[in-house]
Amino acid sequence: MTKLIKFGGSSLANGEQYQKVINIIKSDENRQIIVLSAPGKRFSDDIKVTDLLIDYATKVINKNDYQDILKNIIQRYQDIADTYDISDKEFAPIVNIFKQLPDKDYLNNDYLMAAFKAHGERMNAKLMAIILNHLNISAKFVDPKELGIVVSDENPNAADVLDETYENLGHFGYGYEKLVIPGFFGYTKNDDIATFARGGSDITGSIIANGLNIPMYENFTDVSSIYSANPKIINHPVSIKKMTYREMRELAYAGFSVFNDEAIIPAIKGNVTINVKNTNLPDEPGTLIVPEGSFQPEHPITGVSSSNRFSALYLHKYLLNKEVGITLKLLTIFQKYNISYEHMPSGIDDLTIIFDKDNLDKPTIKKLCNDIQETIKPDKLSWIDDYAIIMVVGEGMRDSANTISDIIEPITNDNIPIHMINQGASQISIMIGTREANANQAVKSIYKEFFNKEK
Ligand SMILES: Nc1ncnc2c1ncn2[C@@H]1O[C@H](COP(=O)(O)OP(=O)(O)O)[C@@H](O)[C@H]1O
Ligand SMILES: N[C@@H](CC(=O)OP(=O)(O)O)C(=O)O
Repeated sequence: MTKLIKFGGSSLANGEQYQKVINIIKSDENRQIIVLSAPGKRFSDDIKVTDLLIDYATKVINKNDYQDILKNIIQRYQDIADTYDISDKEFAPIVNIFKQLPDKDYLNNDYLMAAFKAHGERMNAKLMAIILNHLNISAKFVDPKELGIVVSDENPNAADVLDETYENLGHFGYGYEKLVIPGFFGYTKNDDIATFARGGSDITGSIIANGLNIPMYENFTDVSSIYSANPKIINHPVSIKKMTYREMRELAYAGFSVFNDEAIIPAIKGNVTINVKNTNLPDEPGTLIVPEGSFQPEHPITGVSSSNRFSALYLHKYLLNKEVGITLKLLTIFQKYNISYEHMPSGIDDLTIIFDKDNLDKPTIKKLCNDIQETIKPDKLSWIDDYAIIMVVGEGMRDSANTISDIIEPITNDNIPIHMINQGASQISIMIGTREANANQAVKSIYKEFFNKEK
């Protein structure tokens, strides 16, 4: 049974990590389809190649000197190539492609940025194919163009996959050699490179597993499993052995960065089992992400996550509930600025609109607030810049009447102000709004209540 394996940046950060990846590839002949990220951090203060490329692109856009950053980027790949005694002749195309990036034509600076970023994965996959062949493992670099990964063109740095991709993949034929594919990007209908949002190599893995009908997607990272809480917040959290797609999606949405939340959707549609595994300890079983109803949950909640990437607009107006068309007016304003909102909990005279901070800048926030003030004329309007969302998620939650009180009580006992509670929209999660400064403590309090560990 053919498997698709994806390695994240931490698994490909240097020659030593590359060797672990190669050992994993060699250890199971079914591991034929290989999707790679760009080299990530070698140590905690290091800079990911994707971020170096963003710096390179920014310098090109601003017409600043980019020679140092370019040297730095090439050196990351050179260090890996040197571990395997790759000749200068074989390595030269990688150097040239990086050097020539500023000379290409781009539709605009957003497309330039996307193309520069994508070359982190593109050159990494090229280098891996060279190294595998050097080690007598027959391998071929395959560009997303060849596979027919077609993406939307509205936002070239946060593109969406188009349906025709799956048809194209259905026609893609391959033999016995390993295919080494760069993650994170595709091509628009106009043949321009566009990337997924950050962390999007996971999405490429899911799309290809779905399109090539591969039932097992092994996602290799730097932790031995998905834990019930972020290990940076809780020491030695409980490992999740099995979880459902929708649990993963909700937890990934709010902070479980180990697997991209958008990457779940192609896997669901293709009924692909995802196995998150550790490149450093590949024999450990890791976490399986599977369809609903296929197993009994171990705990009443599966995980608790938190994310600080939100902002909120609070507005108060008497008789808001009676005002016909108010939501339409708000949505029209959002559309004017090309903004989507994440959540909109409301009361009789109050409304909070929660946004993803990454999609907003200061001038847009100002214009948005002015327009809302003028159009809606609220009695009070305020902007909360440091909004955090806590997600408590578990298929087991539906069966227990006490879960909501068990979640809220420890937070209130710790005097953490709660700005919003949303239960019911999803039967398997409770969403809690709080301020950024209180988010980690809220996670600790809830985790302690359910998993009886440290606070
Ligand atoms: N609940 C969680 N379980 C495991 N890891 C988590 C969790 N929440 C956040 N993480 C973080 O996700 C990291 C791995 O994801 P990522 O940075 O995308 O890795 P990669 O370099 O493999 O793409 C871990 O090192 C860990 O710090
Ligand atoms: N390299 C890209 C895409 C990606 O998915 O990376 P990683 O697998 O290292 O999270 C990024 O940093 O966003």
